[in-house]
Amino acid sequence: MAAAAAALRTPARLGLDGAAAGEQWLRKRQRQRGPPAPVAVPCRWKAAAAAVVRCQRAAGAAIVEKKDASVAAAQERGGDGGAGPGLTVVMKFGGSSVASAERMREVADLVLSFPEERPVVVLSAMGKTTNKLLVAGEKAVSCGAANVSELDELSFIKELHLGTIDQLGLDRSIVCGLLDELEQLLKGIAMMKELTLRTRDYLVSFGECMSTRIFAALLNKIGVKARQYDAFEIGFITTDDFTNADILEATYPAVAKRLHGDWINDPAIPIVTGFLGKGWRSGAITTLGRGGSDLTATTIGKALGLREIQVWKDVDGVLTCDPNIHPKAKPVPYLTFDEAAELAYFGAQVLHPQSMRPAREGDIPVRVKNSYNRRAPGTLITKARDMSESILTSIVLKSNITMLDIVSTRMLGQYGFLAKVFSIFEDLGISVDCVATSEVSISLTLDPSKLWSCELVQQKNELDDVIEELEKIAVVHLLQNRSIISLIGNVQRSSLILEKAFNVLRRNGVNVQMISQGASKVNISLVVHDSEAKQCVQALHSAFFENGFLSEVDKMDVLHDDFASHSNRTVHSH
Ligand SMILES: Nc1ncnc2c1ncn2[C@@H]1O[C@H](COP(=O)(O)OP(=O)(O)O)[C@@H](O)[C@H]1O
Ligand SMILES: N[C@@H](CC(=O)OP(=O)(O)O)C(=O)O
Repeated sequence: MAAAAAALRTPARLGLDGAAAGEQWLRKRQRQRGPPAPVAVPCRWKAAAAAVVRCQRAAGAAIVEKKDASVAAAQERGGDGGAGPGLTVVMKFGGSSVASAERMREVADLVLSFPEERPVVVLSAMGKTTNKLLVAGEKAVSCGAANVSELDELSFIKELHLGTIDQLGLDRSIVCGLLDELEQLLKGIAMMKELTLRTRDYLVSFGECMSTRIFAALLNKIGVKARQYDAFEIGFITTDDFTNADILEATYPAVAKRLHGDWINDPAIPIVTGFLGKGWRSGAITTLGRGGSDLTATTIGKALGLREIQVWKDVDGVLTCDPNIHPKAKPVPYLTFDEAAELAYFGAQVLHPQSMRPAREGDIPVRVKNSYNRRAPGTLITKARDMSESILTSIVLKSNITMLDIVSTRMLGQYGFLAKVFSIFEDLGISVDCVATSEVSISLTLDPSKLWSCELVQQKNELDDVIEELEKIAVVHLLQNRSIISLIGNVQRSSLILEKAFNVLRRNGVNVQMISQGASKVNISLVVHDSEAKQCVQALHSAFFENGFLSEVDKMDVLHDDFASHSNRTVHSH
């Protein structure tokens, strides 16, 4: 431990003087004002001060004893609930947060502006690297091995990463090996004229492997000890569902053991690749589905029993709707895990659909923040929140949905019919989003993200199989180009939400083709035609969030309560 502390006190560039100055300043400041506040640290000492604070804590100087059982349990797993010498928070930065050298510097500064924290950092690939890798892979299938080196996407990826390294004054060798391996892989794809899902995952893994190496090197260069980890090497064990793998339970103890063990032996900020895992049967690299770094972060949060999970994005938190659909979208200050999960599942790109699960299981708050606007309060997601005033929280749009109307030919009884329909989907491994049933018919929508992997094997074939099977027991209508508009909110107030929503839709001449209210009690879904969907979301947003409707409802509620208590009194007096 003493050796580790010494290593932290003599950072590469700041040297002993910088660290000593930082320590002196920190002591003086603590005498004057108590514990350090993030924004008040003078720039030139910030790194040194942060290193010193970490060093002091690593040496056990700032351990606060807590006898609370949950904290003790968390410590056992490696975290400390903010009390002991372990790691305290996860900070996940998405691709847009680390898109360039300037952004990497900014994020390093942001991490160090919380000297009271001992973070695990999770990073996505830089900018649009994942998309570029996928396009490079698709092109490699048909471009011929000799032409791989000339692929625009490969040149872009090389320039982005090497350029970033040069601008940050780092050593190119940190990614050269990976870039060579990437080119070899693309040549392999070109030779085989085939891009399997398994290869696809190996291909996209280069993005996170490079961004984390660059960021760890940057922190080490500015004098803050950091250690890079590939998630697939430290216990992220998943199913072998390439491109959409699920985290397996064994991941939690394995990751806790590795990250906590390393931290205790030799404290250094862990910088972990988001999005990636290792298939438990195949041993090959897997990915957790697009946007999967959020899930990496919440998994680490639960594994280590950390105090908080922070996901830093390019927006001021979870917004009332997608800002690309409606620029007047505004931040939602509080959400429950259920609301956030529903929102993500029904298409809000801001969070990975599965990412709330570990946070909910570990009861660890998730904070969604803006790395471009640190002062914005963001969104705090917790197990429960005060719903008394809540009506509608957010509107989510999922487009390009396929809807099936299935009407029984009455060959089977009602129970048999429903069971048969769902067993067909189960057999074909296709997941269903929304369902509405009557005695002899079912309308349902299919989840396009689950069909994502089918793009390569032609989505159409898969649907043809479904229809062929269903037609043995029903008349089937396939309706494509539909959208699900999900109204996430307090479904205890569903009559109010539906009344308002249908008024708006009627005024806009929109015909709703299906309605479904989830058992989770936070979501009402409406299916409309794709061509009307965007305009519907805008109209609904303006009705619910922009015209004082919610505060009007509050007033109406007061009147209603007054009326109810008055009529109760009247009844009693009779
Ligand atoms: N309801 C919503 N709230 C916030 N952002 C949303 C919402 N719906 C869609 N988005 C989009 O999600 C983006 C952030 O998610 P993502 O790109 O995955 O972030 P990152 O890559 O930084 O993790 C925003 O830039 C915004 O365009
Ligand atoms: N890089 C991966 C994983 C990820 O989570 O990215 P982001 O955090 O930028 O959404 C993707 O693009 O899907």
